[in-house]
Amino acid sequence: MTGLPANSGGAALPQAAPERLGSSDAPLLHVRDLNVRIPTPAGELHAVRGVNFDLNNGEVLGLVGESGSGKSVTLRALLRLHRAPVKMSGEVSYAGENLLTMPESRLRSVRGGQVSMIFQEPMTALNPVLTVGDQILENLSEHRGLRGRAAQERAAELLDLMGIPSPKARLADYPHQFSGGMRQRAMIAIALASEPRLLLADEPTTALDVTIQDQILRLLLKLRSELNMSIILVTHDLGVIAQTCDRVAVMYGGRLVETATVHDLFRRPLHAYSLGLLQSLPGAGQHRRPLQPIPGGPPNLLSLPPGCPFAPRCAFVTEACLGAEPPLVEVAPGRQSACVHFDRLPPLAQAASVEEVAL
Ligand SMILES: Nc1ncnc2c1ncn2[C@@H]1O[C@H](COP(=O)(O)OP(=O)(O)OP(=O)(O)O)[C@@H](O)[C@H]1O
Repeated sequence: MTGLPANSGGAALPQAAPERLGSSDAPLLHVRDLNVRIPTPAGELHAVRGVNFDLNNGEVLGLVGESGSGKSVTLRALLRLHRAPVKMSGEVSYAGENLLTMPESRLRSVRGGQVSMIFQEPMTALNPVLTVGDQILENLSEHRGLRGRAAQERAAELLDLMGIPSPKARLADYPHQFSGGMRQRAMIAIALASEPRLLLADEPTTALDVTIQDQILRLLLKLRSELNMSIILVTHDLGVIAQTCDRVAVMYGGRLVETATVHDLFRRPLHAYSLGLLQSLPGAGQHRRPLQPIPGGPPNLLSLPPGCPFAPRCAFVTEACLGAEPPLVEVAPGRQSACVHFDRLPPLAQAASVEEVAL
């Protein structure tokens, strides 16, 4: 018997686990001053600029921000997936060991076993010359010690959990015989086969239709509560964050600009950029409001302006925003913001409740 749950079907969404947020246990992941610099023909692109955060056991952290803000580069850096000439620095301490400096052999056993990653683009993770079944079996054997008939049954069960019809038969298929959505789900099945303690998920459900998306998000939450798995979920979809996460880190221009519990962020954002993101949501029901997209585009990471990188697009900008870049500091219990005007931001035009956005 493994700890993986049976298909969650249409059951109510498992609730977030706020009691874990204040846990005195040491964090599972402790990230300090993480930087990623990418050499490009136009100069060095500082894609991740001094990111700090902790992740507790069983916690789901959403990493949200516009395209190009550095979410994927951050996630890949956590597992030291960038190769030279890309430069990574800082500390990524997982269960007390620094993933950025541990020997390659040790890192290999952590990757795919205790820490799994699912990517936006499944073909980067699937091996085209191995059947889907063989790829699941490989993980079951290496990380769970399962072989033979028990492993075959478990592999079919995993595909079934992902909503893939005729799972036993489909184990013999190669990735190219699966549709795009099925490949995405097969990749998630492979990543979950090892029953990781930490799952790094980069837009895992973006390409899927809403029913399958919902099913997979429910499954991830079930795994979180049954296996005490921690998850970092990268997404640009605040609805997915509201539905899934305990805490959220908002990223802009390669830095975290706000961190808060999901409830606090949706109740009252404390960074002008987060406020802009929430105001660009349509809302629902009686709270339906006109879309207010954030004007302008993301900053050029090759030549950032001095001061707050959001200042050129910000409706609340003053002189105080234009000198040094504001640091991310604690502005209320459990809340951090890098906005000079965090305490002067207006409330959302119509309060966005988590429930409303998750609809
Ligand atoms: N291999 C690379 N070479 C050059 N620049 C890169 C490379 N990978 C990422 N970048 C740049 O780093 C910055 C951060 O990219 P990243 O993919 O992390 O953004 P993101 O927030 O995940 O966006 P998206 O939501 O579109 O995936 C962007 O400016 C991107 O163009």
